[in-house]
Amino acid sequence: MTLKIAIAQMDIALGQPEINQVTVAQYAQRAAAAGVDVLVYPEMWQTGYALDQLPTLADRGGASTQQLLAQLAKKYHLNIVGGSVATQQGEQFYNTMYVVDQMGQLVSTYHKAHLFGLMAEEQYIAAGDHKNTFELAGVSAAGVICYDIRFPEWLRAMMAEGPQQILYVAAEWPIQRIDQWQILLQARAIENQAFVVAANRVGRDADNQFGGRSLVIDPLGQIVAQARDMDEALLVVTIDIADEKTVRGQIPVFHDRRPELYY
Ligand SMILES: O=C(O)CCC(=O)C(=O)O
Repeated sequence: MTLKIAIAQMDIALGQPEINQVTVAQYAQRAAAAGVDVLVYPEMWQTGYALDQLPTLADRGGASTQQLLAQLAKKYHLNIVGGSVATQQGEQFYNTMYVVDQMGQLVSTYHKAHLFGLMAEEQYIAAGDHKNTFELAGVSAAGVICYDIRFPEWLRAMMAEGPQQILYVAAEWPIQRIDQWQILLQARAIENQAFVVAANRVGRDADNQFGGRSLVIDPLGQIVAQARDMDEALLVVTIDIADEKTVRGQIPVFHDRRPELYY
């Protein structure tokens, strides 16, 4: 089974959701023109890391984000991994990923579990504590956000539930650690014997230059497609999900795990 995937390696206007909504819609239009099945957006695409403005900028209940993603999904017949946006749920703010299918149905909601102290994220945002596994375009998958990829045990807990065939990642990853980004993602692909589809933003805010280098990696850790560092891009690639079954058949790591030893 093949799947045509696109990553929106976009710039994000800090604290300006109206501008970013237009950008997101433009990427959806381009992905549709390319005949894409699944489109993936980066982390915090509505606002960037405008954390001190969350009381005015965060999407209450995530309603407007869900509505926009559903509209784009239906209009362009796209399954969408909606990166993440700042949401307000009751009194708390979260860094939230929504996934919608091409009918516009909400498939999954995930709040980032590991908050990034270097950007003071935990001072503004509450951590999620639920896994994020779902089926999209007929393929079992998991989704995580940025710093989460440094916690292989968290990803493994999700990937072992299926095991899942694709790991989607949404990020705002700075350029100075962009080689770590790539190595971590290749390791997550190899150890979970899954495709990794990872969207990173470009552009800058007051503190960071973001690196791009969005990646699609196969279950052997080989790079199938890579966007350039620092430049905006729509990265489009077709993957063959059958590849992943072949890899799992050769080295049965999910079968050979000894979870009773680990904790
Ligand atoms: O782990 C890193 O180096 C970057 C993480 C990050 O920027 C984030 O979680 O927003």
